[in-house]
Amino acid sequence: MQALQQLVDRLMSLFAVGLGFPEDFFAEETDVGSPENNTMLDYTKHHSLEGIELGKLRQSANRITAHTDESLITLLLHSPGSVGLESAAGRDGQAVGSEDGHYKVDRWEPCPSKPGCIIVNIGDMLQYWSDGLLKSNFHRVRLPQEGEPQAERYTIAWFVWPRDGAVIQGPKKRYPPTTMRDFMKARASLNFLEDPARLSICFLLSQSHIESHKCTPQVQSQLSRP
Ligand SMILES: O=C(O)CCC(=O)C(=O)O
Ligand SMILES: [Fe+2]
Repeated sequence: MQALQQLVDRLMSLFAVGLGFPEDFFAEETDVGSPENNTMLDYTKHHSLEGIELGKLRQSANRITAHTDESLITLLLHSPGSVGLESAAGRDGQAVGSEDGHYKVDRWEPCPSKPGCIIVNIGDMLQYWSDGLLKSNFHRVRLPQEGEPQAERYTIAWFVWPRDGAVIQGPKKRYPPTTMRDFMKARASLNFLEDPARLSICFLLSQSHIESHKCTPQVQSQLSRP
């Protein structure tokens, strides 16, 4: 876990420099040693679909429906052979309110997991903090198709969040300053659901085929060990 945090520190310092902030700008905001820290480890098991007849659902239903992450960035680690993660372009200005609160994705790109690789998503808070320059990308996990592995799929997601008191505003001040909590309140209504008719199916699948465990306190105690 220390290694993950080192990677986060490196990535965030590169983003800081690229945006025109001091190199250590995000270091205090994302310090997992701080009691105000909100970074979270999320372990998810997608149950095996072997022997389950899903028919046409394979084409349309998802293991995780399309969304953007609220985080600054998210690091995704997958079990070998995981399939289904797909990404789409981010939504411009979404974090401060889109035209109608919805967004239609018309092209999904597969993001196959490769041995030894970590996938990094940009989240809504970094989009806001970068004046909309870095776009939080939509992503989803679709069901495995025929011929793809139907076995369990495991994901470890390291959601990097700023600390409680962080004031979020980009270097160009394109959006007004906000706190993490106010940002989350404003954002709550914005994550979209691709297709309401499909949603109930996705939801049922999610409920019965996913176990998720979030563990902030454990992570923090792990990290504070010498
Ligand atoms: O399981 C995955 O690959 C994606 C997980 C994800 O998007 C999330 O937990 O927010
Ligand atoms: Fe996500």
